[in-house]
Amino acid sequence: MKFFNFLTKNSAKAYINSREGETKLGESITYVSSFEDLENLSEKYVIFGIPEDIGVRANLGQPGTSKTWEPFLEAFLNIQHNQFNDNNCIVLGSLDTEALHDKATQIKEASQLGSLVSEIDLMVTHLVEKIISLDKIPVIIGGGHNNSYGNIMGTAKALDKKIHVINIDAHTDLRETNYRHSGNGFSYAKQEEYLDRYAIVGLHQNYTPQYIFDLMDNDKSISYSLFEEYLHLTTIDQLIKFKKATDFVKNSFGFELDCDAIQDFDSSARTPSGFSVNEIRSFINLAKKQHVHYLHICEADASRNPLIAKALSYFVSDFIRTENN
Ligand SMILES: N=CN[C@@H](CCC(=O)O)C(=O)O
Repeated sequence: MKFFNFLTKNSAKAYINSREGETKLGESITYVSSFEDLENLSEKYVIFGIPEDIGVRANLGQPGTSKTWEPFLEAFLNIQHNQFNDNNCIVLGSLDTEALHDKATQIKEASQLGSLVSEIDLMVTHLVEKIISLDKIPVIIGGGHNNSYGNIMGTAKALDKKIHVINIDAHTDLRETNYRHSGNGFSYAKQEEYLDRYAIVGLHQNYTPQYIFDLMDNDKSISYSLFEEYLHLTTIDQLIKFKKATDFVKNSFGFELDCDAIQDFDSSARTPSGFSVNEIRSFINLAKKQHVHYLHICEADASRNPLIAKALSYFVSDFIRTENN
């Protein structure tokens, strides 16, 4: 496949600050230079980036999600390799979206970006299908939430069945299927019958149109909890509520985390009211005890504030950490 930029041991060095007597995760993990190389490796998690914001722009959102992969690498590869962080992941690299971004700059009308988003969908689907077929778990750093569609389609194809998904998000992304963008990934996945049960956690009352509430209230395969219901709960009670969502998706699901759900977090639809970084970490630690097909963290813009990439790095390291570490 020519659409991918592999991260090699050599290119990773640019992101790592070496210290004598210490080993950073980026210095100890395995790198590959082809998809075939993945086949012989025992690492469970395969991390890759989707540096694009075409889907967000097509949805009239704030661009910047294309600039998250490299800051993420800087944060993640510098984690200490120690008794808590072992070598159970491969950092694969990122989709090559440069040509698509070049094309996108020529387009003025948001709706005309849909065909480019569909091209990204195919790339994401192919990659996720490949990784899951190798019995590994993709960890995907977005990018816009349009990529939920490729994740779900790729997983469903690999498993040869429609899948359940849990989504921590301020929005449902169940907008109309008029053209592809970041606000309708789940609508397309439902329409194409790749998505079975869908649980949204922490939906914001203020940013969901009535037609979507009506749609959800009439569909038994969709459940949602409002962020407003979590506002005054203790962490334990929040986790109990979150567990009800994982039960709804039969404790076997694709796991979507839209950073629009996190308070004061640079993202395409930044919010002053939302979950804290530590609450998200608790949700991840509960979710990982279930059967998770993939983790997708999206909509963050890590280009301006180093804390954003560091938060993403906490999320990923929590998710991939071996249980008894
Ligand atoms: N993935 C994000 N989707 C949101 C974006 C909201 C916004 O940009 O304000 C949505 O379509 O509702």
